[in-house]
Amino acid sequence: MATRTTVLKRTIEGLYRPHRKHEILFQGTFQSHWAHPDLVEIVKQTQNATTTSSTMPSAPLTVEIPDSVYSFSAFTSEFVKLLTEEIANFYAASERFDIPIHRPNSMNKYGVVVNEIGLRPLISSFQQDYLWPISKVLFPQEATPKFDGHHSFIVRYQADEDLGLDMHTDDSDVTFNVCLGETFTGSTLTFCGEFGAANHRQYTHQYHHQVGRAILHLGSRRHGADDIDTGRRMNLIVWNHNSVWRASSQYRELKHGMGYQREQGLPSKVCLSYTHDVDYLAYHDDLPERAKTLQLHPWCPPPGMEYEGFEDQLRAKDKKKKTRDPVDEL
Ligand SMILES: O=C(O)CCC(=O)C(=O)O
Ligand SMILES: [Fe+2]
Repeated sequence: MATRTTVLKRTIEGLYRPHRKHEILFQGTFQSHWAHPDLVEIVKQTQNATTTSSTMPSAPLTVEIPDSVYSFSAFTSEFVKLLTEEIANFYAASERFDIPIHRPNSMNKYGVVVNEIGLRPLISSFQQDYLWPISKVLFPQEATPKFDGHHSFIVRYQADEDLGLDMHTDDSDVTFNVCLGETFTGSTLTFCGEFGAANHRQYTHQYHHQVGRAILHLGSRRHGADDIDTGRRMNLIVWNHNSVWRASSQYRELKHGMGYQREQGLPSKVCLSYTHDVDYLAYHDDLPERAKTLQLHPWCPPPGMEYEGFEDQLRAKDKKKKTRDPVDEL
């Protein structure tokens, strides 16, 4: 029978254990001096807050857009340095000692699931002491009574790897996304509407990442990472989960499309998803190269929820295609 040690060794965490760089990150406590003073102040404000807007945390919390995407300075440069060094060390160890890397999701080929390398307790500590107190005030429905799980991972973009991320929603109740570096241009994050709302595919905001600064938003918010122009960007993402909310009938109804609203009008071009949207090619000449090998199952907008003029858009596209095809073949 396998002993605990041999089982551990076979996990990514076990394989990486002998090669760790900063043991302090693996002790399970997010130390208070790693939190940016602005974050400490926001958490303090939430302790007296109720869920009415007059008692919501104010500065140094920034409301990025009127409807619920918030940003704030999250980590000190000391913590950013510790974490980025650990991640770089893991990538190097993975290559040198053949430690497998599980990618965070099907859309990201170069990230790493930090929970699997032994950092789950650290993130849980940060979640309980910082993310939950803020989220329960900003997003009471999704964060009450508590967060009891998370999927936490690194995303990475650079010229010869993933350039960006298609428009999507997260399998998360509340998403925390903090930039860890490095130097880059482009790579903004574009926000559109809430899943199932009439404005689901209407542009609302473009966020510019800054190292150490985070955003907090509902997982059900449509967003996508715009292509990076130069350099490399690395972010830590925490998908916070609340099992009580997920077991509720309200959550299930939302997930199953009950209350899904008819789209209010033509979608914003920047909000279209090549993975999810049936009308993507009505607005773009082609799929991006990276999407051409994917098995896509577009579903949006669902039948009956299309905006006025949807069929005309698809027909106009088909007509354009017919006149263009012979030229393409030259
Ligand atoms: O690159 C980013 O800032 C966002 C990544 C993201 O939305 C995701 O991984 O779900
Ligand atoms: Fe996301």
